[in-house]
Amino acid sequence: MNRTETVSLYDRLGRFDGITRIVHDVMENHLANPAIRTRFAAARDLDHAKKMAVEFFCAGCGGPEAYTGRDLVLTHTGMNISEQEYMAAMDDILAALEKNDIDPATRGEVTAVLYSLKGQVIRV
Ligand code: HEM
Repeated sequence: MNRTETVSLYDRLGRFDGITRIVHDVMENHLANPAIRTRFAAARDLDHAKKMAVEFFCAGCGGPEAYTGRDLVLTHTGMNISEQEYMAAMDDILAALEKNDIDPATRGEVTAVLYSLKGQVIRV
């Protein structure tokens, strides 16, 4: 039986608790990443942004949580995020997934989902 085909993405990421740990690590990586750290250091309320990112992730991969945050385009409008910054953020997310022992196939699925959202965050 192929585990990646039968267990939901939400389960493979460790449900709410696992996703919360991953998002926490992603934010730590962002704040240490010279390519994008000023973006997050300047954010109005990082704890709120993290909470919203957890909800977004959970809801987006099949969990029961509802996303109560702002629309993605609206959130990133006016930031003028570049392709390079987008790639830097993706690297941080992949590193956090590896740190949390998420298997390569699942890491690939998350990457594909995030890539599909690229147009909603870059240069909006
Ligand atoms: C597909 C990629 C991305 C997704 C899914 C995403 C998702 C989100 C979500 C859900 C929030 C919280 C919205 C809310 O507070 O209601 C957020 C906030 C934020 N994002 Fe993104 N994001 C992405 C890429 C990026 C990139 C590449 C950057 C910059 C390098 C970035 C910078 C920010 C900042 C600075 C905030 C906090 C805004 C504030 O509250 O002041 N995001 N993002």
